[in-house]
Amino acid sequence: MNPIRSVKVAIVGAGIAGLSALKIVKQFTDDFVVIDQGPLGTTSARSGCMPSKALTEAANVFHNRHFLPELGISGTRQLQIEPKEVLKRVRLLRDRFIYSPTHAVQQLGDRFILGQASFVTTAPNKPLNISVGSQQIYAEKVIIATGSTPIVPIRWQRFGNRILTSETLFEQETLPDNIVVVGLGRIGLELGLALSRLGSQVTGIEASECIGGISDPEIQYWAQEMFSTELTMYTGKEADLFEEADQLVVQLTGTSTRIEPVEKVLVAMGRKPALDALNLHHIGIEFNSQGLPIINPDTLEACIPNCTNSGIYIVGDANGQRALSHESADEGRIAAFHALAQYRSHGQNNHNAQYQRRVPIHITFTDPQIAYFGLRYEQLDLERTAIGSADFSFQSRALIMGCNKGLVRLYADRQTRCLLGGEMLVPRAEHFAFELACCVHNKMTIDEIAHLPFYHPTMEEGLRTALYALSTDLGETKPEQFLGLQAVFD
Ligand SMILES: Cc1cc2nc3c(=O)[nH]c(=O)nc-3n(C[C@H](O)[C@H](O)[C@H](O)COP(=O)(O)OP(=O)(O)OC[C@H]3O[C@@H](n4cnc5c(N)ncnc54)[C@H](O)[C@@H]3O)c2cc1C
Ligand SMILES: NC(=O)c1ccc[n+]([C@@H]2O[C@H](COP(=O)([O-])OP(=O)(O)OC[C@H]3O[C@@H](n4cnc5c(N)ncnc54)[C@H](O)[C@@H]3O)[C@@H](O)[C@H]2O)c1
Repeated sequence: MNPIRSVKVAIVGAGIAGLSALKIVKQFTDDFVVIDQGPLGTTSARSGCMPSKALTEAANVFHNRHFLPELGISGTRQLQIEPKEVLKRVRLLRDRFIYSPTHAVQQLGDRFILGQASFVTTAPNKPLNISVGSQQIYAEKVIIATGSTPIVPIRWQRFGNRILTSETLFEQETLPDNIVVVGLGRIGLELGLALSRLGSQVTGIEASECIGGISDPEIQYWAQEMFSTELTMYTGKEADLFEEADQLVVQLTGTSTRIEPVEKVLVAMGRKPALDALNLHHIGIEFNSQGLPIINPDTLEACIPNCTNSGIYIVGDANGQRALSHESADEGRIAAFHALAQYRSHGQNNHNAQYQRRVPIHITFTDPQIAYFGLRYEQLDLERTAIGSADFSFQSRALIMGCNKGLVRLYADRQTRCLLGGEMLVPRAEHFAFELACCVHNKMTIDEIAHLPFYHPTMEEGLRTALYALSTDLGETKPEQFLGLQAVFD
């Protein structure tokens, strides 16, 4: 292998963002390299989206045994969970999901380089210089897609394998009898609730007053009420760890509350962009006060002082902005499109929908699920916004299915009556959030949405209840008539 190579594009990181960039780059040129330090297969498939959902699935199916006697199904007391088998299936599925992204990279031949990339100081207007082991790559454009890593306080690392993160949890042979989850954001809440349903005694500690990234105070209240029945929950408290007589102890800082002895701690305190190894200071990339690289939001090109076009694009979790799979994939596409501007034909303009941002959507796979789409509560101008809620405790289809709990809150502009967004904690939120995000994408008014065909009996009828509530908040005295539909059971 030639130790010095020059290419048009180097993609650093073969996760969702890097592979999605690769698809676009390949359309324009063969003159590229992909560099990844391994393991291959993407975080999403290896230790993120997919294994977490596989664990959650087993937990929720097992949990449903509590509902079966109500349906006249007996014998549920004999049902047992086998954590070893659950984890085996999680890993089996994981291996299946990592196959295709791994294969996509391996088939690149010598255009794939296995190793850790870092930048070498480059003179202005010269190709960017990246070193990987003994190789030097000179690239006109670089797409950085190195993902993120879990934040674990350094002083906790001495507790060894008693400290778990999402990177190590799925590698366990069995599940702990008791576990403390530090951080009840998306990862902590999804995994903490799953572990509780799989038989572990779970204590969750959250530094802020909010769990699951929910910003609507009513949904937040319901979430804490509901989930605290499944795990012992402390909010507004930070955790500290220490050892006493070989036992791990967790203390809530500023209080005398101790949890002991603790078998394992799942650290879910957030993730930070994996940029340290890249030596970005060698090329002068600017960082903001939160330590995140400053990038052009439209092109995702990194900013370097006194340099109009750095030629470096930072995408996916690596830029610390929208750490989600579909956003990472979009960012890979957008960056590659702009990086290769000089090779594009005139027909491919910047307005191609493929290279635009989508309506924001987020789903947390708890039970019930948490979701938000469009504008979130914390982003609203409350003076100009109407809010409509629907309580799913009495939603007819949800009652039949034994999952009648939760709340939907929808937000609409008072002047235009357009749906702006919403937050929810309801069964099937993964579907509702998508359906309603489509309405926001199409700039639909609540009247237009109410005229869509709501089938009976479906849970979507619960959304119609929230639309009625919205129109009441907008001052209509007979919302059913105004919206042209008559609810029968909801
Ligand atoms: C437990 C968990 C659950 C999640 N659930 C969801 C979910 O349900 N839905 C959702 O949308 N998102 C979810 N996410 C987030 C989602 O997984 C990430 O946003 C997404 O995987 C990020 O993709 P990426 O391409 O940016 O990074 P990655 O897939 O992490 O890819 C980065 C690649 O860069 C390589 N790399 C790093 N540094 C270097 C270097 N210096 N040199 C060479 N190579 C390097 C790594 O080896 C890796 O292959 C979850 C995340 C976690 C952790
Ligand atoms: N379903 C999904 O789409 C999904 C699921 C999991 C993760 N993700 C993605 O992964 C990213 C990372 O998830 P995450 O849950 O690690 O981050 P997060 O930012 O969602 O949550 C981290 C939580 O830890 C808390 N925390 C920080 N320090 C603490 C301390 N000392 N003691 C107690 N609590 C502390 C924070 O207040 C925060 O609520 C998310 O931003 C999300 O984009 C998505």
